[in-house]
Amino acid sequence: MQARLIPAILEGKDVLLKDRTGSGKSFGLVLALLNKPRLVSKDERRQNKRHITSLVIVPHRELAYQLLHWIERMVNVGEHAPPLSSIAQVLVRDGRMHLDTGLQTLQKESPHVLIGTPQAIMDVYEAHPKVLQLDTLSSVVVDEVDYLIETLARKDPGKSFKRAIEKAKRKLQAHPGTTRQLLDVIYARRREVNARRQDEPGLEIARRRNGQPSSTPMPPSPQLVVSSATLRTHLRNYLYDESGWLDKDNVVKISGTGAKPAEEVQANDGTRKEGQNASVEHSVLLVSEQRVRNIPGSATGASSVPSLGEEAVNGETGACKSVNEADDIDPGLIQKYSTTASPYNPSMMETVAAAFALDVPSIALLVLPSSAPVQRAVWELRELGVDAHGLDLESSANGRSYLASGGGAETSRANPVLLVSTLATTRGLDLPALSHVFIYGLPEGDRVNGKAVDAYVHISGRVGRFGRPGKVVSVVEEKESESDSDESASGEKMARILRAVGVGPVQFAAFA
Ligand SMILES: Nc1ncnc2c1ncn2[C@@H]1O[C@H](COP(=O)(O)OP(=O)(O)OP(=O)(O)O)[C@@H](O)[C@H]1O
Repeated sequence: MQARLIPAILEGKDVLLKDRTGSGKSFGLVLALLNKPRLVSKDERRQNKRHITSLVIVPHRELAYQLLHWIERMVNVGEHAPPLSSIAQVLVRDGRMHLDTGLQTLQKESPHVLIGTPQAIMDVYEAHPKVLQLDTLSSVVVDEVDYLIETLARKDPGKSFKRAIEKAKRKLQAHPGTTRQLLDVIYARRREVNARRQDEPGLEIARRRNGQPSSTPMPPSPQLVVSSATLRTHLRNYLYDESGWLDKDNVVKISGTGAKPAEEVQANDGTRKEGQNASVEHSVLLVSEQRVRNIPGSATGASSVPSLGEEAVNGETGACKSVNEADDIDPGLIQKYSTTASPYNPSMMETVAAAFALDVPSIALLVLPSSAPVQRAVWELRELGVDAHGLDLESSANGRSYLASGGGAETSRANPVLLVSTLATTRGLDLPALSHVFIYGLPEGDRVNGKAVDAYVHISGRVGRFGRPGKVVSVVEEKESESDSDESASGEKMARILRAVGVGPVQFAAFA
């Protein structure tokens, strides 16, 4: 995939990229962008002024910092490394680093690659439109595009759904989302030309078929590259036919080569689904007040934890602070947590803590629902004896080491670490030392639909990256009134999600 992606980007093509989680899409994008020429006019060279070449839009700050750290490591390989800020910068908005810091650095120096979250980029654009140099950009990349641009499935809706779909459409029109708004600004001229060309659809199709140039030429504008492991047809159709952002004469669609890992997962129904990593085990634990059990129909798994290799994470063991030394929860919050009701189901939290203690050799990730309070979960898990930390790749002392750890993880760490994130901050993350991902609850709330399946694909895709092994353990609530055949039972919903992804559940041995 990278062998096709990198040349396409260097040739200035628009690209629609889809391949499995962990196949190297983001890494390939970064490699290609770093290798793009940095254009400067003669006048600007005299003033030693350079342009921003590429703008990369990502869904959350952790992914922005991950890409920055990758670039930092690559740039530092040379003996005379240029300052990182001249190569890459990050624009994100959060409590810790106010946007102003990023803005000031950007005003001082233009990076080759600017990586940011949509809202931070929009804020800068609104306050200082010139700083982003949108007129001279050479590339715009939208990573995890289906998370950033919402589109509605265009399937023929049954009557009962019709009103709901109309309502969703109106909502989307009223709130198109920041990424759409940004792309509408960047590609305003392309949109005009595409709209004019669309006035003569028959002629346009014939022209393209014959490879003839259009009488309404495309204005110079940056190439657009969009990428995700889950690029559904309705989004592709939207991008291609409705958005007006693409230069249709110059688009390449790249999807995985179909090259599969050594083995493949055989789903319960005997079908083999392409692209599933066989060395990843998927388990579902049903938790009620009385018991914890594996989802019915789970196959017997390998008895031991998949070994990730012999290499140590940066040669460190037990590098994280111990539970008692934990210093990153505000005492005021601890006071509040100990006196208010928890939003979490205690049996589910205990199950996560027990499964973690029994099976995780070094580092695992717990993914909570999008708006769940992370710090509260960290505190509750620490109360259960787990060395839990909110995922923070930039400010926390250990954050970077999780990114930097090489392809293998240690066999065991004296004090295993559980990183806690939410669905909103998990996409695209690449922490090579992870052996387990725990998912708290159904991936997208109570509904099983395309969005829930895609969410599962992305969460579970934090392990099994680049062919490595791993375990994905979903912990869901089982109500007393539910039976195994109950369609609305959480277990049955998880089973449907696994079937849609094309994997069969495997027993989590500790609860078998
Ligand atoms: N050419 C390569 N050679 C060796 N390792 C690579 C190569 N490309 C990517 N990797 C490694 O593979 C892992 C996954 O890469 P990356 O995060 O780019 O995948 P992705 O396809 O973007 O995943 P996701 O869909 O989850 O965002 C990373 O650890 C990366 O360093």
